[in-house]
Amino acid sequence: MSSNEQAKQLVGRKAAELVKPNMTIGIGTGSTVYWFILALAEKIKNGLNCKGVPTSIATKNLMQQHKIPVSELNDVEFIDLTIDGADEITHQLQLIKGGGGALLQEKMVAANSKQFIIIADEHKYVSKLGKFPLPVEVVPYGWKQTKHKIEHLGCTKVELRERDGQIFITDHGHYILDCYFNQIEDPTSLHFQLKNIPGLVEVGLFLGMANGAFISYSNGEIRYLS
Ligand SMILES: O=C[C@H](O)[C@H](O)[C@H](O)COP(=O)(O)O
Repeated sequence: MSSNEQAKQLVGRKAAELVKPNMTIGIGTGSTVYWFILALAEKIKNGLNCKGVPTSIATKNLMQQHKIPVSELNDVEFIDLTIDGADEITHQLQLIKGGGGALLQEKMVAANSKQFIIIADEHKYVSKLGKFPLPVEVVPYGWKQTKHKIEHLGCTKVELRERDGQIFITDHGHYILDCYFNQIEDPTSLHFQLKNIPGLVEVGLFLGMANGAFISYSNGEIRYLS
């Protein structure tokens, strides 16, 4: 296993320590959360009682595979704690998410959680957001017009996401536009402007949502940001 993968595993295990009996847990998506799912499955196997609300079909499948009880957002009153990864995170806990295309459901689950904690390796920790292209989820109808409107907000490039030569379709039937800003000087203002575009469903900027973050380093160290 590479040292980066070990860093992801460490932080996934660390997050599983936060799960207490009878909690409802929001479960994020991606290669870092994968390790959290394994650690949580181990705790459940050893007798812990809890249930999880998945943030994607991929996560739901993994949960079922590892015998973690699944609930849907509509079936719970609230979520005690959500653990999720990020593509970029700043010291102010501003995030870019959606590299895996799950941003819409991830944001809805996070918004209904009492606590939202991020797990990430050191490569995700940045001083300013924007080097990672910002994922934006859009309605397929008229997506080219939506793309033009985003380009007017100062992007150097906007790309329709594809996978294996086909347009990538999200779990909710939408497209993803990856927006290259290079550096996002004012994430709050950009978020507001993007959310005003008709046809745009959700933005991969998560601002003022995370309560804390575990950042893991390849030397085995874990730092907590809050
Ligand atoms: O849509 C995907 C999510 O926002 C992921 O949490 C994010 O892309 C980070 O994933 P990973 O842990 O695989 O880098």
